[in-house]
Amino acid sequence: MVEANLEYDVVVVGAGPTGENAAARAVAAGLSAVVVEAELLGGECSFWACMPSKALLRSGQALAAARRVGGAREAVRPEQLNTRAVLERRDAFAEYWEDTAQVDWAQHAGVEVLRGRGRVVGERELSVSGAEGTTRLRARQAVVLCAGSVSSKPPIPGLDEVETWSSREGTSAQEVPRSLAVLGAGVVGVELAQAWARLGSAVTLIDTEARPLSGMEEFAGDLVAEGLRADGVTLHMEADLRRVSAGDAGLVLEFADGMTVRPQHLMVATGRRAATDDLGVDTVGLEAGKPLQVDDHGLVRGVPGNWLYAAGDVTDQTKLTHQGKYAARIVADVIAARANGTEVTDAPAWSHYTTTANQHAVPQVVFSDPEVARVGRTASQARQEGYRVRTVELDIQVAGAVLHADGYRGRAAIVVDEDRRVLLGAAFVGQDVAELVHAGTIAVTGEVPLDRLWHAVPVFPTISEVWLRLLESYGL
Ligand SMILES: Cc1cc2nc3c(=O)[nH]c(=O)nc-3n(C[C@H](O)[C@H](O)[C@H](O)COP(=O)(O)OP(=O)(O)OC[C@H]3O[C@@H](n4cnc5c(N)ncnc54)[C@H](O)[C@@H]3O)c2cc1C
Ligand SMILES: NC(=O)c1ccc[n+]([C@@H]2O[C@H](COP(=O)([O-])OP(=O)(O)OC[C@H]3O[C@@H](n4cnc5c(N)ncnc54)[C@H](O)[C@@H]3O)[C@@H](O)[C@H]2O)c1
Repeated sequence: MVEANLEYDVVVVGAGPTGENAAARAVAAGLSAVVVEAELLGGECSFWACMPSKALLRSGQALAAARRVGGAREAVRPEQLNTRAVLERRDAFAEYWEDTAQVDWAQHAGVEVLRGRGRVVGERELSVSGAEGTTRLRARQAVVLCAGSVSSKPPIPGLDEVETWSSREGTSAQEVPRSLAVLGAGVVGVELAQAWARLGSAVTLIDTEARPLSGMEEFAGDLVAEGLRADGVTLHMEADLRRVSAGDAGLVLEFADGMTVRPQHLMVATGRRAATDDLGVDTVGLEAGKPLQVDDHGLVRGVPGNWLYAAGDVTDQTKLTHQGKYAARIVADVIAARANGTEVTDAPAWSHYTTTANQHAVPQVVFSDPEVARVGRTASQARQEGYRVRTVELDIQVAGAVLHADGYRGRAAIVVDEDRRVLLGAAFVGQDVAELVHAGTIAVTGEVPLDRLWHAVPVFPTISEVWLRLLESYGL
């Protein structure tokens, strides 16, 4: 049992994937560390985001994959998902919303756990209010804020007055809604629209943009839209939702073009914002409610003294579990180095003390069907940043793909920095392309020259042969 007025080398606020990793790595480096958690150890990712959403999607993907292969197709009887079994499998992956296993893990890793809501109250000082009162914590070396993010709602008339789903309900619902409107066709909206549609819900996916996944390559949005429509999802793009109100058996959504949608539930998936409203950052001169700006070492900008760090969704960096964990590892290494008297301020890009990949080589997979797997910059991002780029884009039509699924449809692209002849980005869309992206991540991170990449021979007959086609089309 942790008692009042305690001192640790490192105090971590938030035990999502990011906070857990920061604390465990600090302990592995010989420091003492405590994680403060207001809800469940494992955070959003384990209980209401990555894990349950992927579990909801996976059974439908397996079924669709079997249907696309002659011989297997005929063996799939009945052709519908078993809803109860899918939801039970999801419940198991969400650990029945209990964090016992994560608490055991923390204890084995030597990380202390303190339940309660942590707030910064001054330099290296925190207060934690929990069920058993208030605890004051002091960090000898550093405080790491890993408080994550919360879903945000756009200012649409009526939206605050009705009951809506966020991704929490969208990942944990125990019944399939008769009908579901999903506001926002970003990653959350696309994945959960498809998951619930495949479980039998009548889904309408709504976005202000022209296609889903608007920040990604256009062909990604187009192919994903095709996949969603094939599953019966109604897409309402370039939509202007003017008003939301309660109806007889659900909600009424009124659009500027005169369209009305009456879903049983509405899930708002229009983005997430850093959870800094109630974190006490204003006590050290920062603005509450804003993402924490961090430098390449994870140090929070604007706070002197090299003691306040942040990583993950609470920062101004990419909101992805793997990137948050990466930043956490680096933050812990920086804190351990500074504790040992090693200064890291001048550590170069790609050093152990620098989160360089967060700027140059972020991989992401949208676990829809088709999947989108991409890394690094899109062509337009690269151009905006001043690179002289050339892109190659083609359909995935290799032996490995057509063996994988009858009538395989997919597309791939690379973005080449013409001055250095290295990859700035790569993107793949199609069934089962998720595992292709790590090759791209290695090529982008390693800045592997195209002339050397030419010697990385893809196995025949795998989908990876698309790499060869891309390089040939580039002119090698
Ligand atoms: C539906 C959905 C699906 C997703 N799928 C993926 C995916 O497949 N892959 C992927 O990479 N990313 C995915 N993401 C994004 C991913 O969930 C986040 O990037 C990740 O959870 C961030 O980890 P984190 O540790 O920074 O924050 P979180 O996981 O949000 O954890 C923060 C923790 O801090 C705690 N906390 C907050 N404030 C305090 C406080 N004051 N005191 C104590 N504790 C506090 C919270 O209770 C929480 O447990 C998904 C997101 C959503 C919404
Ligand atoms: N597989 C994954 O990697 C994964 C899965 C889910 C979430 N995530 C992460 O979670 C974060 C949040 O995802 P998200 O999908 O909520 O946010 P997002 O920013 O990716 O997408 C939000 C979408 O909502 C739309 N939108 C905004 N206002 C709107 C309005 N008034 N009406 C209609 N549409 C509107 C935007 O155009 C956009 O398409 C992302 O940063 C993502 O990286 C990752």
